[in-house]
Amino acid sequence: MAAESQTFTPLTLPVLPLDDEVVLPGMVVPLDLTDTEVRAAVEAAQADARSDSSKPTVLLVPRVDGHYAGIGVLGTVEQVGRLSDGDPGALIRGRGRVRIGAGTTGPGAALWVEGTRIDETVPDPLPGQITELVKEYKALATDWLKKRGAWQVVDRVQQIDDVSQLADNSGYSPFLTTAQKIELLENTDPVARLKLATEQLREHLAEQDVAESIAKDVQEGVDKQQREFLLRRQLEAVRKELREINGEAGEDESDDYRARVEAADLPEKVREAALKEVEKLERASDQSPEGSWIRTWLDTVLELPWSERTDDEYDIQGAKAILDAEHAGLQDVKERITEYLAVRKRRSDRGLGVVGGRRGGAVLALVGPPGVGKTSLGESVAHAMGRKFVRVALGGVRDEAEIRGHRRTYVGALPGRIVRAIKEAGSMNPVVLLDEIDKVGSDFRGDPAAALLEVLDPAQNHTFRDHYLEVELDLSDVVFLATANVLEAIPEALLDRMELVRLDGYTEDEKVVIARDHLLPRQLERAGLEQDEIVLEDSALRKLAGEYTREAGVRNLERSIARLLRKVAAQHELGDRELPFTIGAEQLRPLIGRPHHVPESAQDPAERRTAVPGVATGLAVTGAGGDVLFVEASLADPETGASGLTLTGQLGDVMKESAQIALSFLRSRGAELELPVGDLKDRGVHIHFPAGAVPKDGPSAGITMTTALASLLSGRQVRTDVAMTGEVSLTGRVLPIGGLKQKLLAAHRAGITTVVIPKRNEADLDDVPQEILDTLQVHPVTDVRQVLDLALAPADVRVPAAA
Ligand SMILES: Nc1ncnc2c1ncn2[C@@H]1O[C@H](COP(=O)(O)OP(=O)(O)OP(=O)(O)O)[C@@H](O)[C@H]1O
Repeated sequence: MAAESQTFTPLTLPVLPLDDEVVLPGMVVPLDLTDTEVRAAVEAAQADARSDSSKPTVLLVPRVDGHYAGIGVLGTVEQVGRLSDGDPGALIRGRGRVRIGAGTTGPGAALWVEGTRIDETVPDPLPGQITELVKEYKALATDWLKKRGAWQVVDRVQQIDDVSQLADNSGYSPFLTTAQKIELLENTDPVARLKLATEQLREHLAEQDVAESIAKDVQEGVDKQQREFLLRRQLEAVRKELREINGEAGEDESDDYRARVEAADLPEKVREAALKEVEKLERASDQSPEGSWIRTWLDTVLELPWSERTDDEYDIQGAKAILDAEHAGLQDVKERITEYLAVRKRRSDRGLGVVGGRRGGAVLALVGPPGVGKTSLGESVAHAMGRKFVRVALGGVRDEAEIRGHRRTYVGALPGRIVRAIKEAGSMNPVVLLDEIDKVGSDFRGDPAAALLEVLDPAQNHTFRDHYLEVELDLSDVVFLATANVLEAIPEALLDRMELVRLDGYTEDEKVVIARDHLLPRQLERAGLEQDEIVLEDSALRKLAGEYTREAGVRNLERSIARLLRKVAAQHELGDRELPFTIGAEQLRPLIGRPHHVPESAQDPAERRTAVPGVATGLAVTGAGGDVLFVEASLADPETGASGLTLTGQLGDVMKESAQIALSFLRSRGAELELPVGDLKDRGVHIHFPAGAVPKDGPSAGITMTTALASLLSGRQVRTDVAMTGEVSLTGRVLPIGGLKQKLLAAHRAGITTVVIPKRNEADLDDVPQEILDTLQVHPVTDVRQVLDLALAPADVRVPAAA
């Protein structure tokens, strides 16, 4: 490269205006000759060139908004021909900077100007600074070009050593604006120009970096999803291989779960929670315990009938017909249930909430002894409403988690019984029977009753949260029913939410009807017998109910029938019995042996419990319904026996106090009754209730204990056919008791004919079936004196005591 400065002769050149374009020295550009100004300039140059046989030369001048730049570039027309689009064009090479002078004239239609070449030499050798600048520019340019994959251009740039040329090479940069290029053009100092080009390039690269990193961020988001998708596919493939190696067939589970969750009709929140678990599952290995927990949880969630709902059949007539068809008797109970359904229907028709609840009405609680049909009535309610039925057994539940589930962190965690019930029902609006709600207890594991309260509370139960499930479950459409044997054992708070329906037990007549119409047909079918192959006469049914079983309900009766039918079926199979066969009362004994319960009155008088003075017959209500119970009293030997009052037979506190009262009454008032009360002062008294294993409580045995003691003191027997119930006060008044109907039913079962009851319970007799009242002499009394008059046999009546 020439180092010395040159002097140039003035030039006269046709101007070729460039709109929105800049050509720098060293660049070769094609120009379109259809543009009149371009064509005029080129033609003028050609005309001029012919005169001196040199290459046609033009002056390339950028023009912005009609204004020309002060410096142009000398361009030689290298070739004239066709452009790639077929239009006529000229290839022009930029040669060097020309300072534009005054306008002048020349051939053709072009504008002619005078100009002077500008000296662009640089010192040689280059000072160190400039060498550095060259290196830097080349590095940046290379960087940029490589990014664009322009490898050939990289080589070219690397080969340029001329500072001026290197700077002008920037003219090709597509990222420079026209103004920036004009700046390069007008900068006549090559070093300054290279600096400018370097800066422009650096700036662009920095901008590009930012843009790239933004683009990268965006891309990364997309990539992550794609990557995850690909990884998942790979994982799936690996799992499949593994399963094939292990000989396990089947679809990929986790994939299956995702599809199942997506396909299931879940509430939005539940779906979100489930998808989260699916993601965890996808990450967990097949064998990990976590994986198996998640699968169990997902199964539970997917099996719940989130959007299943049965349509209510609110035809009250039909409902009543179903209740009647499925249960004999129980008129008042069925009436109560019908009322309950009718109110529910009316409120639901009017879009109203419920008394104490949103939709359903209070919880109906069926209270009564075992086997009276509480559970099967619950089932009938479900039938009548056209809903699914599930039973939740609560007997013995002491752990809150039984109701509300275990937290999932527990090994072997399970959802609670309520969630399991909904799953079993397969609909969100079943009838759920909470069986034996009186048998829930509480201990250190929390209070199940409190959890039940939440389940039953209409203000809370639409967002019931099971610890295991962790997502909310709407229980507001569930109809809850409850059963209990003993009213008193139901936790108070629960009792508050319940509407009680009592089932006290059946009379013998009712049992015969139930057995004939319901139990027998069912048992015949179970024994594989045709309905007419065995006929059980009413007399046989009555004997079964009265002497083979003694219960408030019909459970044992049903068992006895089953036993009887099995016997006959077996005999028939062995060829010992022709069918059809009719069973009367007298056939029972040969088939199923002797009866277990003989009424006291049917016993040998000497073997009757009350054959000795000091034994009285009371009436009580236990978890099994009404029952007769005997009270025995004895006096200790004044010399050797214990003193004071001894009580045995698992008595509760109330009953113990009741015994104290009986004793105190006799001590203070006994003399008025002509009883030898002196014995009570000197000798210890023992009162025992046989069947010592059964816990007993309550004040209603007060008059029975008094009678037993009076019998003992007077030596008069208590009449065998008399039973009694009533609380006694210190002054000898007879106070009212509960469970009269059950007690009278029990008295009737036991063959008692005379019953002494508190006068204030007289109104309860309305509940007692007439057929029972017909067999009993009921004496309402107000005072113990009346009791003793009725119960104690005359002094001269003596049954010899059993040996
Ligand atoms: N009135 C009735 N009519 C027809 N069948 C009855 C009647 N009462 C009871 N049963 C039948 O007696 C059997 C026992 O009744 P169920 O099991 O419903 O008693 P429960 O009162 O629920 O006893 P538990 O308190 O022990 O659960 C059932 O098969 C039931 O169908």
